[in-house]
Amino acid sequence: MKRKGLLIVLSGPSGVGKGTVRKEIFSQKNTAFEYSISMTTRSPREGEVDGVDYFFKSKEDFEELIKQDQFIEYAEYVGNYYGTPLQYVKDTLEEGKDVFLEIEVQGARQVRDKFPEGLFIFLAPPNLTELQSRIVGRGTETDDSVRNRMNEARKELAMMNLYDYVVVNDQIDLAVDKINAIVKAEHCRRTRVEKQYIAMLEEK
Ligand SMILES: Nc1ncnc2c1ncn2[C@@H]1O[C@H](COP(=O)(O)OP(=O)(O)OP(=O)(O)O)[C@@H](O)[C@H]1O
Ligand SMILES: Nc1nc2c(ncn2[C@@H]2O[C@H](COP(=O)(O)O)[C@@H](O)[C@H]2O)c(=O)[nH]1
Repeated sequence: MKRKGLLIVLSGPSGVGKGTVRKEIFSQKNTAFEYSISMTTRSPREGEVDGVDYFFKSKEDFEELIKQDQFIEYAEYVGNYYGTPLQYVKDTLEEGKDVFLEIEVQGARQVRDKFPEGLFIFLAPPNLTELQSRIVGRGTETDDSVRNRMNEARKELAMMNLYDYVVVNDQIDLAVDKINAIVKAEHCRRTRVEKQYIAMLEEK
């Protein structure tokens, strides 16, 4: 039987650096993960491309897709919908490829319920002051949006103990190395467990 791919979920508060870290991972030559592009009702930021950064949808279209059960998870986050397309993720895992999701915390909880065998990594900021200066420094949010995102962040940080691993994003390259090492170690661990199980069956 063909082995399924590993579902890797990177989550954490807005502005912690999930997108930056993910882009760095995907820029590496030897990366074997497939990135699942999310759908959102938020407007594109300058430079964002439909079908690359997100699939940008109207609220009506997104709600229709919810009705049709087309998401593994979706969440309303500071006034917009965000969701992960189900079919792409299922098909890609079935092909034996690892799928990488970069999503906020409510969504990650829903994925945990549906894919408990996934690998859940929480990206944490060194502290809240640094988190705020990263959101502000990115220059994409209004004062209101910064406040909302910081309020969400306080609640999200309280949920990090639900994850398999916590990686502090102090330095981008170190965070990337840690995530790559975690995935490698998880693959080895899962292979070892399978082998032990097969050996046990053969002994019987
Ligand atoms: N380790 C780091 N040190 C300093 N700045 C960083 C670090 N990681 C990311 N940043 C900066 O922080 C800002 C926010 O990063 P990014 O957009 O990747 O966050 P995010 O978690 O993907 O946010 P969102 O969830 O809102 O999409 C960016 O300006 C990025 O350059
Ligand atoms: N639950 C989901 N959250 C998602 C998804 N795609 C992105 N996100 C997260 O939303 C916030 C805001 O993103 P932004 O691009 O407006 O800054 C951030 O934490 C993203 O990681 C998704 O499919 N589902």
